[in-house]
Amino acid sequence: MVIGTPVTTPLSKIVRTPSRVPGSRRTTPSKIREEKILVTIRVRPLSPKEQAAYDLIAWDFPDEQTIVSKNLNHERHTGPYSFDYVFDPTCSTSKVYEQGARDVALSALNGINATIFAYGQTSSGKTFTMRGITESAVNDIYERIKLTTERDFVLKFSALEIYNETVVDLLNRESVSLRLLDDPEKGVIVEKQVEEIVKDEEHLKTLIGTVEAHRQVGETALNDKSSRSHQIIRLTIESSIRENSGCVKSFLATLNLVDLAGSERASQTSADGTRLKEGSHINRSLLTLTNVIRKLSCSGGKRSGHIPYRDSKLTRILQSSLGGNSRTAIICTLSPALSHVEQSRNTLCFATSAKEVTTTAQVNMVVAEKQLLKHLQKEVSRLEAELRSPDPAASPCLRSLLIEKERKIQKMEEEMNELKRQRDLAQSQLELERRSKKELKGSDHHGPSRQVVKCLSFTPEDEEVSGASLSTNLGRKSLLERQAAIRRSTNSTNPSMLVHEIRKLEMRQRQLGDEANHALQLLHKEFASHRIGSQGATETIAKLFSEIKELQKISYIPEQIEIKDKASLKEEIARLRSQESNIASLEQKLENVQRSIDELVMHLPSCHESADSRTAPSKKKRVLPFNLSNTSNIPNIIRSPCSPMSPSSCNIVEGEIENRAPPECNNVGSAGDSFCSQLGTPVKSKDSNCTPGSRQSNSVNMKKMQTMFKKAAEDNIRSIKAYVTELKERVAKLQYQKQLLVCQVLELEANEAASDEADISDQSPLSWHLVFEDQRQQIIMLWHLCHVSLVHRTQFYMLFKGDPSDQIYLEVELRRLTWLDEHLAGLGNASPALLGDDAAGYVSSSIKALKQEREYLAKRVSSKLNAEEREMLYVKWDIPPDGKQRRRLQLVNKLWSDPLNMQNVRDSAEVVAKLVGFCETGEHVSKEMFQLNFVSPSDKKTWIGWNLISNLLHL
Ligand SMILES: Nc1ncnc2c1ncn2[C@@H]1O[C@H](COP(=O)(O)OP(=O)(O)OP(=O)(O)O)[C@@H](O)[C@H]1O
Repeated sequence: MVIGTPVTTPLSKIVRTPSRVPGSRRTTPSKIREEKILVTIRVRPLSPKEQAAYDLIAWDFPDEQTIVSKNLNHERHTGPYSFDYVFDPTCSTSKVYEQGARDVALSALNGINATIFAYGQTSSGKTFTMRGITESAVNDIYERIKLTTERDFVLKFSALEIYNETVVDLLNRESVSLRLLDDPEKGVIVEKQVEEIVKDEEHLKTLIGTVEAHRQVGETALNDKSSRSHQIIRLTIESSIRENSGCVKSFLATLNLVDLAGSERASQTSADGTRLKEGSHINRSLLTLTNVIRKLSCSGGKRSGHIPYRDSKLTRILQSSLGGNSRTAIICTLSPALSHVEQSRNTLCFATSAKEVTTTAQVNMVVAEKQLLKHLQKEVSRLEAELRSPDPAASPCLRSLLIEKERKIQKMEEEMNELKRQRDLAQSQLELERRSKKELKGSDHHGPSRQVVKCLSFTPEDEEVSGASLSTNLGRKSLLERQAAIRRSTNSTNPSMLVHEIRKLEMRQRQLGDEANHALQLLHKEFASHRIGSQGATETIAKLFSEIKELQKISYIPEQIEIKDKASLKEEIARLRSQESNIASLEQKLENVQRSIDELVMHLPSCHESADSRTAPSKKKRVLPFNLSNTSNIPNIIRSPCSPMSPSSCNIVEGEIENRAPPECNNVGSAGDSFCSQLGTPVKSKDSNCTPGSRQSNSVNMKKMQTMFKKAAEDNIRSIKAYVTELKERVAKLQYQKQLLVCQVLELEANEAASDEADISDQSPLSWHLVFEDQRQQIIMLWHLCHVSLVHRTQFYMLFKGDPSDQIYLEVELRRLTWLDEHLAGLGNASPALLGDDAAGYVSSSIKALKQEREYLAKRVSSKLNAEEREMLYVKWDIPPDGKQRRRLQLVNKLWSDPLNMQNVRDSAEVVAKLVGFCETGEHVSKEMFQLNFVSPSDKKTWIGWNLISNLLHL
């Protein structure tokens, strides 16, 4: 029964990547395939010692998959055991390799991790077998590498041994004990293990020889050269498609070749001291391995329950090989001797468990970032060079395509001429025929010879030839032959047949003409499909460039703006505003261009190459073809006059813009120019330098053209976008400058007003006084309308009495009150967002605050004024004696109640000043407080209205 069937699925279907290597990134695994461990049994011949001891062979091999114990000495019968293969003592190691290891070993070349190990009691032939397997695998691998010319391979070699539960680097004997680390990505890794890049097959064999020599070997009773450690040779194989292919994916896998130390019985090995200690370590780790295998086999491939990988270093290191991402082959070696039958039974039990263990092999496909980057850089520079180069040979595909088409057209024209000539000839022959017929005067006419008829008839094959393609060589040949035949048969022809044939010839001529026209149309179409799309975009971009140029002119602004006068400043501001709209329209135009480019791109047939180059270069920081910080470089947005956008670009370059491209590019009629025109129209250029060898298939040419068009368009769009971004930044700066200018204008206005007024006051105190009276009158009225605090009114009124230095205070107060009055008037319609909740309630709160202030002042009437003073005031203010409180309130309510009555104003200020305790000299108040702060912080309650005003004024 065959159980551990090797994976035979094509690698492309297996899929990928569990482990990760530095400098590479993984692709997503799409499929994981499970397979059982390949388990084979190898029985060595009886050793000389065993033979000498007349030991017997205890096993039979009924077939290639079965082993069964012989019923010798009536011992317990064992078996039969079935495995993938059972190799009897006569089998060579190469057969063991072919059947039991080859497939697994070579998996590593295709990105699948592989492990081959030998398990068995001491002296059973593990090392003997593994040496042979390793040698065969190395030969096979290199043979395969030689045959796989399309891929590049990199092999790395490392080796370790686990001796007395210590991990030792066999490539670096100085390392004492290496630590095992758990890596979330890579699984268990050996810290600081040396890995050497293999130069060639010989180097690899040398390395293997070196580690064999370094391995711990000792003599035991059963084996002169008994391996005292588990040895793991690891070959890491990375392969990628050769550089030029553009493929950046690599296979990455490891091949582990494991030669375990053998289980041994101290009684049999007669071990003591060091050997005994070694033996116990070996046995313990092998026991763990057995447990792991048993548990894995019991779980039926499902990794449920605890698997004691961590119980030994061997099982930790082999973890992925025993139940993870690996194809695994175990060769269990047996001594055939009857004396070792129990040990052999144990080995067969182990093998039986092992064949139930399932691993999950995957193809490890990695994308090497370095390789990817290198490839992309190469591709980018190639495309850039292709776009920039003025050398006609830089675009061989396009030119060869054009030349080929031209040649075909020429050929068809020649054929048409030839046909015309033939027709004329046939007509003249017909004429001759008629004349000779007349001469015969009605004598018997002879029909055309069969030969002529045959020659003038179009066979179906001819029709096929003529209609099948643009190449009409064969059709033309047959016509020439017919023409010759006509000439040969001039003596006896049937005129009606000739006429018929001439008609046919004419029809064919027309057909060829149509074909020629069709070919021309196709050619035009082919280019037009690109030209129209790209030209449209190009023209749009060119238009955009000229607009940018215009904008550049108008958006010029000096670093320092010179302020000459108010008018020039205002002009400056207006100009800045107009630039804003220019920028907005430029952005809009850019969007349009982007759309048309996108449309162009959409209409191009898909092309992997272009798709790759489209996505990939995004990683690469592209150097813009102009310096954003320097507006003088704007014209260099256009990359090259020879780019595929060039019909328009060339014009711009020629007409307006000095290009940074090499000077020969700008030469009218140069190769680059010719290239431009070839792209624009399918002209019959005679000066093409294209070599015949540079011709490629049309589809490739078209792809290249598409890639070039698209790339050039994208580059230009990118450049424009970057430039517009820069313009936006500049506009933002200009906005800032504009704000500054506005401030300066205001300041200028204020200064002008101040100087005017100063002039007035200087020159005419009377005029200032009139202005003062007028402003004060306005202020008083506004206080009244805005329900401003009485104390504030009083303070202000008493402080500013018409001194020229009061002018600014009056100005500010008037502006604030005017603003407030205007906003309060429109309060009902004002949006809450503008005024806020506080502002919305301002009127009512101001009225309320004013009422509270009057109550406060009323209270102070008793405390601040004596009875006599109060009585005088009541009389003066016409307050009837109705009661104390009412009279006080009545008095206070009359204060500041009539803004038009200056007497009332004066008297009110006098009374409030008395009540709050300040005098006209401004004892408790300074003028400065009226400049910005109307509120005394210590008296917030009283000044609540002005707090609100202040807040409103700051909105
Ligand atoms: N198939 C075989 N044909 C001929 N000789 C063999 C074969 N297998 C093993 N031998 C011989 O048997 C002896 C023991 O083999 P080997 O050292 O490979 O055993 P081992 O299992 O590695 O032992 P240990 O576990 O002690 O290292 C060696 O002398 C080897 O040459």
